[in-house]
Order: sequence, then structure tokens, then C-alpha cells
Amino acid sequence: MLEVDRLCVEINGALLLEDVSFQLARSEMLCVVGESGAGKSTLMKALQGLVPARCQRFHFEPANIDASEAMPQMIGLPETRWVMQDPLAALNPRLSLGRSIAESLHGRGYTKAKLRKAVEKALEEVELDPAFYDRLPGQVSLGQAQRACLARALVAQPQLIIFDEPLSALDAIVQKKVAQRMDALRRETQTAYLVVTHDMGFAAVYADQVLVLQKGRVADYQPRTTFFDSPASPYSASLIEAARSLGALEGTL
Ligand SMILES: Nc1ncnc2c1ncn2[C@@H]1O[C@H](COP(=O)(O)OP(=O)(O)OP(=O)(O)O)[C@@H](O)[C@H]1O
Repeated sequence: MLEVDRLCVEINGALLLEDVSFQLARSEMLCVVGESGAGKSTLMKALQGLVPARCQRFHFEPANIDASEAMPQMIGLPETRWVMQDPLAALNPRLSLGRSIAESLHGRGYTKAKLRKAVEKALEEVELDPAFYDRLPGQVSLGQAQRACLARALVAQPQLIIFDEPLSALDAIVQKKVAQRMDALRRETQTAYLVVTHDMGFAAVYADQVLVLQKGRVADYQPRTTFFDSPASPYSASLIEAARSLGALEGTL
């Protein structure tokens, strides 16, 4: 449903991304990993249309975008929702969780009652009690706030959700809970996920495919098991080794 062929981002003469290609099918999860400065955030920004990007081919089925020549203009992705790293920065502190989630359905012409019901169902899907509807972000834990962000993305029933380090603000136990819920919902709703993460343990458990960025280029791009069994570049082998030596892959493969 999403196909990106040779994406490049150049800012002030510096090539921040060069020939980055990947594909994502319905309900599939692609994890993008790489060290700090590799270009992960730049990829996010290119897809959000926040930096100028061009590519040879860009196909996004849900929005009928099919550009087969270089695209000097901003890309941007309709039919897509985003879940960012810091849930408290992503939520308006003056809006209750319920109202924040309801904003995702703005413009759909729902009656008040239907809107309330949809939001309560979304809260339930991320295992938050309906009583959380009226809580402000400052009145919930980080894990609960991140789950509200997930509910806000899911309630719109997008075809694709892009996550930027979705678990990094959470402690290990909450990380596991949110990760499991994310994965289960992806399967139930057939939503595709593109997840930028430093967490190789997460990729080792949940990714269908892993894409490694190194200095703005693709250093590896393979299905999960092949990637962890036989990484295609010394750089991805070193990332796996580093994660293994930190115990991040224990019990995952
Ligand atoms: N607007 C910009 N102008 C020039 N260089 C930039 C700009 N934005 C980012 N860069 C550079 O591009 C490279 C990739 O940055 P990016 O933020 O995409 O890395 P990252 O993989 O997301 O890193 P991290 O994991 O630390 O967030 C870095 O060397 C960064 O300094």
C-alpha cells in the first residue's frame, strides 16, 4: 500500500537521505532503526511533508497517490496518523484525553452521542477505562497518556500509523504492555505501522521487516528473521551485536 523508491532529502546542499527505498503492505510493521544522526527523523519529516523530498516513485494506495517521476514537492501523507515519542508533548494539556481523541474525528459529522461512544470504544481498545475520558494529560501516567495517543491515532481508522520512538518515554513494564497492545490492534484493524525506534528488542519481537539507516543511506532492509540471522552489512551486524551484548534481545528470537 506504500511504496517509496529512492527517496532523497537535500537541505542547504547536504544530502541527508539518499536513495531510501521501502515498501509496506496492509497490516505490516516496518521498523526503521539506526544510530543517532542516521536520518530517521529526517525520514519522518519527509513523510510528513515538513522537509522537501524527492523520489523516483511514490505510491500510496489509500490516498491514490502514484507519482512515477521525481517529486520535488513536499510529499505529506493523507490517511495517515502519527504517534510521537513524548505523549505529554503530543497532547494539549488543557484538553481532556477524551476531547483530544475526539478531535481526530473532527469533520466526520458525528452526533455528540456517537462521538462519545466512538471515543469510549477507542479508550477501551487501548485498555483505558471510560473514566479516562475526562482526565487531563497531567492527571494520568505516561503509559496511560501514550495509550491515549495510540487511541487518538486508531480512532480515525487510518490505513497507516507512523510511530516515532513510541515507547521510549515509558518504563520497561509499561513499554511491554503498550507494545503488545499496539501489535494486537495492528492485527485486528489491519493497519500498517511504520515504527522508528532505537529499540532492537522491539524490532526483534514485532517487526515484519527491518530497515537500517546509516548516514542517510539504507544499510540493510530485510524480513525480521533473516535480518537477525544474517544481517546484510557489517553495520547492521554491529547493531545486533550491541543490542545482544546489552541483553536487549534476550528471549526475543
Ligand atoms: N535542517 C537540517 N539542516 C541540516 N542538517 C540537518 C537538518 N536536520 C537534520 N540534519 C542532520 O541530518 C542528520 C540526520 O539527522 P536526523 O535527525 O534525521 O537523525 P536521527 O537518525 O533521527 O537521529 P536521532 O536518533 O538522534 O534522533 C544529522 O547529521 C543532522 O545533524
